[in-house]
Amino acid sequence: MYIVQIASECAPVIKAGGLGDVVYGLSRELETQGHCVELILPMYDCMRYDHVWGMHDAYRDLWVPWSGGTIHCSVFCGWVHGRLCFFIQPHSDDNFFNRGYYYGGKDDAMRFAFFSKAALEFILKSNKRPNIIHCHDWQTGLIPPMLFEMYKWYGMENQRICYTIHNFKHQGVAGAEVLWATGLHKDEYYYHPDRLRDNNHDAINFMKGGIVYSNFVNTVSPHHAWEARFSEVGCGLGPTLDAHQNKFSGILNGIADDVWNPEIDRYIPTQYAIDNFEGKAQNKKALRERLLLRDVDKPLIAFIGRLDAQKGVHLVHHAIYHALNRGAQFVLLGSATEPGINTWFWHEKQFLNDNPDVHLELGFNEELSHLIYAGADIIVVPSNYEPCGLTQMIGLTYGTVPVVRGVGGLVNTVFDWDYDPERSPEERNGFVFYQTDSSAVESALNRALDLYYENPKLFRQLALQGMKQDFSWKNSVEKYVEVYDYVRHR
Ligand SMILES: Nc1ncnc2c1ncn2[C@@H]1O[C@H](COP(=O)(O)OP(=O)(O)O[C@H]2O[C@H](CO)[C@@H](O)[C@H](O)[C@H]2O)[C@@H](O)[C@H]1O
Repeated sequence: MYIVQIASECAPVIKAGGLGDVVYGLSRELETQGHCVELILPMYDCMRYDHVWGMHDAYRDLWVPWSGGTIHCSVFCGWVHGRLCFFIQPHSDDNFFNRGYYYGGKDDAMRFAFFSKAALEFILKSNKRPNIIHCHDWQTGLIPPMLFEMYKWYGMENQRICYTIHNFKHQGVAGAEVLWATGLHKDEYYYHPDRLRDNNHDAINFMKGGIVYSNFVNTVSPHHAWEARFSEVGCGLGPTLDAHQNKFSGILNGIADDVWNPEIDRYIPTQYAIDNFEGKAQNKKALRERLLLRDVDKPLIAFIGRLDAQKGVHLVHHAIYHALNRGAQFVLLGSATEPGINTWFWHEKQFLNDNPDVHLELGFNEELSHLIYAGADIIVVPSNYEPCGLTQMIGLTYGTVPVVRGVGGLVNTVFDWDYDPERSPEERNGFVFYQTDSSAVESALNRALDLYYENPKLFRQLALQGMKQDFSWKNSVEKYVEVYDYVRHR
């Protein structure tokens, strides 16, 4: 099959979080299974150009209809660790992608509506006719409406769309001016509640458009698919998912085994595997050296992730102090976009600065994240909601025991050592808590730390059980291929 992925991220060249990992890992495995995959991405000034090989002009004069005129774009092409990527670079005073950031502009809705339009225009003009266009998250939510209301009539009647939702929190809510800019001109038609009208506001909703118009929609774990329909984590889109339930499902993410693999990871000083697990201790030592933590016989707990409400920041904060109280060390790697949370964690960092058992690294650092996964004993993921969650899966792959809140994809991947009702003891891999108060995370951390202190052999066995589990993309890609096959023939 010929598949074009359109997204706002692809790791490692453009990565703000898990979306980038998934777009890369999914594309790679699809290719491994024999499919032809191309990616279309924005050309940001701040992307990691050092991860693109062979960048060259692919389409010099792409004129994209926009706001009643046209915007001139160049399209560049290069390989990102083997994946063929097309980067769209607009030349206009709007300066859509030359701002030193991926997200966070007041005009993000316009920026990504433009990207979506330009991606379709590029497919049309360069005569690409993929079987499947796979779009991701709100940034590309207008592609399905534009394909089926406009581009279908220009010669793209055979293309089918799969739309994957990685996070319901950000939906792309905007006013009619975006419709007008893209050429979706009939306001009253698109503002209809059965089409793009937001379920709560007098506005259009990109993600709703993606759901309504795509041939198939999924989110990134089976449990979150249920939550999104039946609980508040659907952020208002539950009724829309209900109306389209016949084409909606949850497909669990994988992790790319050429990137997240302690046997070949070039960012860690000592590679290791199940049969030479001792190597992990060398990485713990290296991590301590790098972050100036004291080298003593203590468990090391880590958190890696965006510092925002989704990730349960108050519980992360509590976990730091609880770890210290219990004689453990703590390493945090995270960045906050919200100013209040950012200031809060900078204060904490200063406050804890001289403590030799804790390090807060505030910022984005891909290389360091690998060393933390390899060096830590425990990874804590106390999310408020979590569509899938990659950090627990990466942790498991690196023999780092997850302590997680039982929500979303965490339910599908972490099985409690003491209480899992369905799995045999050999299949269990971590610790799960459910409530959002601090005593809940404390008690799960206590169970993990007690096992570490009182029965190190069993703790090691638990870590090895996690490493044995297969989180590669192979199984999930088979499910995506089933979806692609299904929609192709409709
Ligand atoms: N400061 C930092 N420095 C270096 N690396 C950092 C970092 N902060 C995070 N990362 C990395 O970014 C990725 C984050 O993965 P998550 O599953 O937490 O994704 P996120 O919540 O962004 O995305 C959404 O999409 C993904 C993919 O579908 C879902 O798993 C998830 O539930 C959903 O919220 C991991 O690879 C992690 O190592």
